[in-house]
Amino acid sequence: MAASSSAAPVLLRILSASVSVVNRAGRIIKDVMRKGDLGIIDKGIDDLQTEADRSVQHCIVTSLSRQFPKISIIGEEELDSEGKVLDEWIVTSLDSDVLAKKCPENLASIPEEKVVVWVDPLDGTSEYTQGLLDHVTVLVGIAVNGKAIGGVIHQPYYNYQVEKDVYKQGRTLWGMNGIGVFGIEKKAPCEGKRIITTTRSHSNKNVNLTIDAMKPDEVLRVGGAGHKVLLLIEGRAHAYVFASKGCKKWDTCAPEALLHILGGKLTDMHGNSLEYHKDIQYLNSGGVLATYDAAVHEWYRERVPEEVKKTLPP
Ligand SMILES: Nc1ncnc2c1ncn2[C@@H]1O[C@H](COP(=O)(O)O)[C@@H](O)[C@H]1OP(=O)(O)O
Ligand SMILES: [Mg+2]
Ligand SMILES: [Mg+2]
Ligand SMILES: [Mg+2]
Repeated sequence: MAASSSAAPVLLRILSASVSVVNRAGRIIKDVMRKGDLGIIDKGIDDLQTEADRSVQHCIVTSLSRQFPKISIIGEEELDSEGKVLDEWIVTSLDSDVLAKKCPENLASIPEEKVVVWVDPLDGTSEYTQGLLDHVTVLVGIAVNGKAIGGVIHQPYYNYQVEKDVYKQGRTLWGMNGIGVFGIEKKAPCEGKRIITTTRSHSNKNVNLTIDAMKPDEVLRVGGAGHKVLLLIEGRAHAYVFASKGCKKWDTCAPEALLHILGGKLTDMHGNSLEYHKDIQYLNSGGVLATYDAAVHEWYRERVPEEVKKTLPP
């Protein structure tokens, strides 16, 4: 018998609300694409923002802050608070599958004000503007005491090659320490080959130097931090290697939480764990190194060239 929503621990309710709201976010992303005008703003070098990024951030941040006024929510996009937030974007339903789970003792008593939620409303914006739609994910990461302990990854265009009704496409993965991960099946990557996944739209000399040092048989250059971690979980790549300063805590919080629960490992290029306190620097200045299995992480870390590490102060 599922706990009634009010009796459920607040972390479980935040996770449940996050699952509900990302599904609404996915529909906004599809509606903007279908409208045909993406409302692209150029935020800086290789750093675009579309109407979907803006609208989804309003949807997620407003929905969660209405239900959980004491949590800290940090979203990628800097939006003016007067930005129009449509009533139809406000989601206050809770996902019953999540509420049915038992929250582990050590998390059940965490108070709302200790929770930091990291929101990437649309990860893979560059690929979204170029029509590489299955690279797009919506990321909601949940952190307590600086650690990523849970989160949600929504992939609105998942299975778009098979399912032709765009509003039936998509999947949502969610999970929390001590509960597990749902919505995806962990698969081991092929043996006898080394497949590395990395950026498609933010590459540079050091990114490629580092990958070469790891002697891959194949390099998958795709968009999105969330998308690349999905490739690790589904056994399509052995490691995600991004020896650059480009991504931020909202890119890695949810993917790290789910990958760690499934036995993988995500750190910076020095092997340092990432911290997710609300006042931490947003930039992942040490880069991102993630492997499908924690046991192989050291093999990759020790092959990061010294001259590259010097350019990535943790
Ligand atoms: N140089 C950069 N400037 C802005 N965002 C970046 C940069 N590098 C990476 N990112 C963010 O990290 C994600 C992973 O990088 P990549 O897709 O290149 O592998 C990107 O989708 C982008 O997130 P977002 O699309 O949410 O802005
Ligand atoms: Mg961005
Ligand atoms: Mg991102
Ligand atoms: Mg984004």
